[in-house]
Amino acid sequence: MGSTVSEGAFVHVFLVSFPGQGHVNPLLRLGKRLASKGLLVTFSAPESCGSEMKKSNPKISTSEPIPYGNGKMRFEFFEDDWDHSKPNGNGLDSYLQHLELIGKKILPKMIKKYEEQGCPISCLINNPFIPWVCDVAESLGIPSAMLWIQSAASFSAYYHYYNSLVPFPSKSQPEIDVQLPYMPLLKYDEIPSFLHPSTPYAFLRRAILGQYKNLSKLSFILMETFQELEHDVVNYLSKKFPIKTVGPLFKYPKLVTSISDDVQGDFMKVDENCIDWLDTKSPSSVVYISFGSIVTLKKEQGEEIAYGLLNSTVNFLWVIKPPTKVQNFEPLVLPDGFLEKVGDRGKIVQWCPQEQVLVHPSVACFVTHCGWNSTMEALSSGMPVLAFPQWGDQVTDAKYLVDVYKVGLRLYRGEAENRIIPREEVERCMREVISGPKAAEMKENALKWKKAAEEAVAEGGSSERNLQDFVDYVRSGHEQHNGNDSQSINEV
Ligand SMILES: O=c1ccn([C@@H]2O[C@H](COP(=O)(O)OP(=O)(O)O[C@H]3O[C@H](CO)[C@@H](O)[C@H](O)[C@H]3O)[C@@H](O)[C@H]2O)c(=O)[nH]1
Repeated sequence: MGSTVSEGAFVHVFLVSFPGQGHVNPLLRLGKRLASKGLLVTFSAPESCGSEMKKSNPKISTSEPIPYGNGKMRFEFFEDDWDHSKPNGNGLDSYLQHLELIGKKILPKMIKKYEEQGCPISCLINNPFIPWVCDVAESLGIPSAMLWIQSAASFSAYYHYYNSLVPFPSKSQPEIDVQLPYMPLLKYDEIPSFLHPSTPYAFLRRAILGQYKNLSKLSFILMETFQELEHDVVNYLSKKFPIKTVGPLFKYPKLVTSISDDVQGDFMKVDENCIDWLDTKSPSSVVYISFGSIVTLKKEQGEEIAYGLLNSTVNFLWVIKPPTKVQNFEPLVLPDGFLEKVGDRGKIVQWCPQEQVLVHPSVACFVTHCGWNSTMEALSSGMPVLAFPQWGDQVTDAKYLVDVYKVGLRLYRGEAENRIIPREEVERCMREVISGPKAAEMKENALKWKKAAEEAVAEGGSSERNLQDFVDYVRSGHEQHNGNDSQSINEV
C-alpha cells in the first residue's frame, strides 16, 4: 500500500486482529475512534479475514485511506499461508502457532516499510489470541497495547485462574463455587466455561490464557467495557494493570453522515431489508434472535426454537447463519411449511445489521448467546434479553445480564446444562421478557444502562477521557521519538 506525503506527517498506530468476527468488530470500532482523534490507523489481519471483509465492504479494497473525523484509517492484510477450509476444532492450537511464526516475520517487514515511507508506527495494538504482537513491538522498541474484548469480570476470572489465586473447579471437585474479588459468587457453570476441567474447548482456554504470559509488556490494556458498568472489578484490576475502559465502542457518536461512507467488519453480506421489515411492525412487538458469529445450535435445539416461535404469536427476526465448511453440525431444517405458516410475522436472514436492529423501536427482546459484543450492544441499546449462552465467557455474561444488570431472564445455563430447551419453555420465557410481571422493570434497567453507556462515551465521559489519555500517550511517545514536528491531520 502506498502512502502520501501528508499521511507521513501523522501519528500512526497499527492494529492487528485475530481473524474472527467477534475480534474484528471491536478492534475496528476502536480504530475508527483513534482515527477520529487525528491519528492515521492501519488495520491489519490475515488475508483470510480481509477477503471476507472486502466482499461486504468494497471500500476496504481501495488503497485510499478512509477519513474518520480528524484522521484516517486504511487496511493492509497479510497472507497467513493456512488452509482455512480445514476443520479448525483442535487445529486452533496449530493455527495459532503457525500464525505466530508467520506474523513475527511479516509484521516487522510491514512496520519497516511504513518507516521507510515516512510513516513510522508509534503504537501496536492487538486483540486476544495473538499475544506475540507485543513481542514484535518490544523487539522493535515500539509501545504496545491490547484491546480486551470481553468483560472485566471475565478478564479477572482468567487472571485468577492463570495465577492460581483462588480455587477453581477441578477434576476432583468439579462443582465448587468460585469467589473472585468484587464479583458475585459464581457457580461452577458460571465461570467462563473454558476454565472448567470438563470443557471440550481446552484449546480456547489455551488461546485466551496465552495473553496472560506477557501482560507486563503492554503499556495499556484497553477494555471494551465502561467504568460505570463494572466499577468495582475495574478499580480492583486497575491497581494491578494499566487498564483503560474505552467502551462501548459502537456507541460513540457516529463519525460519518452516510452508511456508505463507513466501513463495517461484517464477514457476511448484511440483509438491509430487515430494517424495512421492522419498520412495518408495531412498537415492541418483535423478538430478535441471534447467536453471534460462531455458535451453531444443535439441530434439535433449532427445531424447538422454531416450534416455540410457531406456537407463539410474536413477530420475530431470526438470524440463521449458513453452515460453515469447518463445523460438524447438521444444518437446521425448519419444520414443514414453517415459513408459510408464520407468514409476515417472521423473518429469517443470514446476517443483519445488529447495531441498527437493537435500537429499532419494534424490537422488544433479544434472544442472545451472550457473546460480549452482543452483551454490550444489548445493554447500551436498552434492550432486554433472553440469555441463551453456550460456552466460554457467554455463561458469565449471562449471569451478569440476569443477576447483576437485571435486564433479562436465563433460558439456558450453557454447555454444562447439556439439555435441549423444549419449545414450551422457549415460548413461555419469550413472553415473560416481553410482557411478564418483571418485563417493565427489566426494560427500565436496560434503559438505565443505555443512558450510562451514552454518558461514558459522550464528551467528558469516562471512556471518552480514557481514550483521549491513550491518544495523548501515543502522541507524546511519537513526539519524543521524532521531535515536536508532528501534526494532526486537520492541521495540514
Ligand atoms: O446478524 C448478525 C449477528 C451478529 N452481528 C454482530 O456480530 C458480533 C458478534 O459478536 P459476539 O456477540 O461477541 O459473538 P461471537 O461472534 O460469538 O463472539 C466470540 O467472541 C466474543 C469476544 O471475545 C466472545 O465474547 C464470544 O463468547 C465469542 O463467541 C456483534 O458485534 C454483532 O453485532 C451482526 O452484525 N449481525
